[in-house]
Amino acid sequence: YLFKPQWRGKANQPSLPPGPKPWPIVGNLPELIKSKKKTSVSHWIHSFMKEMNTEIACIRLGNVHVILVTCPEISREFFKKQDAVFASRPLTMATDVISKGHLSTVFAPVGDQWKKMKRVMVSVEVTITSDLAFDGDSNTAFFLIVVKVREKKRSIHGMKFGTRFITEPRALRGKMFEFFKNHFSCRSRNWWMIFNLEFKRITVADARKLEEPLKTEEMKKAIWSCDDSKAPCPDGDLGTDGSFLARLITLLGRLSCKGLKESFKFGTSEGVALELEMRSGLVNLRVAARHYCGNVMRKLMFNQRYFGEGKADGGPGFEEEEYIEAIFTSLAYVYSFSVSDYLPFLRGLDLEGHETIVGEATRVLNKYHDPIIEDRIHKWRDGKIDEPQDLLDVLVSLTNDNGISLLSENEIKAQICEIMLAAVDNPSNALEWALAEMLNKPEMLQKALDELDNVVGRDRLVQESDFPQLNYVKACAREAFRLHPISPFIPPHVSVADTTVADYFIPKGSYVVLTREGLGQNAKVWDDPCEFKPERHLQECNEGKEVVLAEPELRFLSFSRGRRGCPGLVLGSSMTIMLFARLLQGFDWSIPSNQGAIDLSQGKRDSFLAKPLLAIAKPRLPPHVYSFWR
Ligand code: HEM
Repeated sequence: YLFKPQWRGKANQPSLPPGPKPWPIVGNLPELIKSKKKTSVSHWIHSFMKEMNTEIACIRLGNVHVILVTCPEISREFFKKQDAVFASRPLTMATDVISKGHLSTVFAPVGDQWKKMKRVMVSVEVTITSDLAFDGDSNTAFFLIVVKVREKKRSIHGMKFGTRFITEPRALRGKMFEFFKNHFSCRSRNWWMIFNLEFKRITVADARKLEEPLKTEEMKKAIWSCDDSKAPCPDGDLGTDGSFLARLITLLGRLSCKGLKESFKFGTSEGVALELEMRSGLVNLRVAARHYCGNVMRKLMFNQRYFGEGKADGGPGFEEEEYIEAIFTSLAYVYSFSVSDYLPFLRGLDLEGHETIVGEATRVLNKYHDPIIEDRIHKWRDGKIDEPQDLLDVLVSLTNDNGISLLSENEIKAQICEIMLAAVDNPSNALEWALAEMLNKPEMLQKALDELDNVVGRDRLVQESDFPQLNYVKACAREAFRLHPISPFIPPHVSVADTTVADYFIPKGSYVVLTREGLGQNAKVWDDPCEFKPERHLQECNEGKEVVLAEPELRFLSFSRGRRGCPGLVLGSSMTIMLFARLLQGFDWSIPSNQGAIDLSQGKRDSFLAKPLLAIAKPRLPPHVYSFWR
């Protein structure tokens, strides 16, 4: 049974897509193993597809047909026209370990569990936005984070949201409530939650320096633009527009002195690393970007930016380093063509060592997450917390119609682990590659800086409301996603029925893998596909559209689309753009003097720059702008 191919071919049936001839029983596993030893699976796949001059191919691994696609039209046939057929995921050793038996969203096969978790993901938050509130009596200002929580449908698994206002000090709660009532009109189906994540009392004078023309009208626009008209998630269609944890990054960046300082602290517990780096001038952008993303996600999830105390020199401490390393190790092995996933009887023998590596990385992540999660669940049960302070609280406090917790402890743990894995890699990798490319092309760097100076000026920091006008900066980030995707493939989709695509037969149970490299560098779609040319994305903007990082036409792969599309589109975009724009705006970047140019070689076994990007940073804004960072 194990060796029996699922498809044997019938008369008059279209053929399978072309591909290397499979061996009996093991299929193309020998070639796969050889490619892993020599270069990489991605290199082997793209080489034979090039040799065969095909944009769709089929390899057989054990009894599984793996369909590989490098063509946008064919990709759309899979993920748009026949999206429902290809909405499942494979069950692998790594996904099983990481997601505690496929309890979370990305890793769950199609079915009730996936629907439940995806709905939580797209329903929990729609908009996070912010404003200043002034208290005339005490002449103080408060930065507020407002999280708009919306129930997409009253009946979605019985989730209930309430309105909670939290301010500091509590005596001002009523005042804040008035403030919001005056500023925002709420419709009956919307509720507001104000998190106290970033409440900070500062002087009005300082507040005004940070204030931007984001008041009333523009603010309302930003809020309502995410409203019902765009809401996805009618039955059966869990689209991508729903923006899971929207608009986070600006808030963490712009709302408070602490927020600014910590967001840009380059991985320190005390916020001194930036100063150190500025003094020495040399910044390891890989470390900075990865830790920045990690900090943002920890703050959002656990209301704490760091694990551990940090190093004496201000750098990220052992705990933060261990944590980020565990994230990247898990990601490297999660869908890594492990042989035992195709010959399941080998599972347990751990011939490739993957089980040990993934098990250890997951143990590290759980070591940091679990005590916080367990403690929080107890506090909710004991009534010690009754108002959500962060996303963990939101997940813990969701209830069904009977008032019983919607998510089990294991579901919460698995989902949190997954969110942390999903959010750190893409933005940090895009930043590193984009800046590396631009350092070698100073005219591009200058163009981005000119745009930032024109749109934002030098007297304040970039804010999220500037994003619509920063088309060149966004085009650079978008180009990094096209040319330098974090991984060669997207997570496999599994077909739930026999079907035909592009005139080829695709048997039930096939794994469909769109290749990010193949799509992004398809010469039929892109001129000079291997060149970093942000201008290519400005055409749409000349037609009056804004440059965005999403690519629903699948001409390259950023957030994918359809039922399995990324629910973190808005948050992921905001994190990427804000990190990139503020690093560009805040510093003059240059290549270290001992290097003629940045070495743009890609790692042999992964898609990162072969060597972490080191560059010299010099502050380029007036000192008072940076004073908020300290
Ligand atoms: C720049 C940042 C990001 C990029 C480029 C990105 C990209 C992707 C891609 C390519 C997929 C797979 C889509 C498919 O299988 O067709 C995906 C899925 C997913 N992403 Fe993201 N992502 C980003 C950020 C985030 C963030 C911040 C979160 C959560 C907070 C998130 C949560 C998820 C989840 C839960 C899925 C699984 C959806 C499903 O299987 O139903 N992502 N993402």
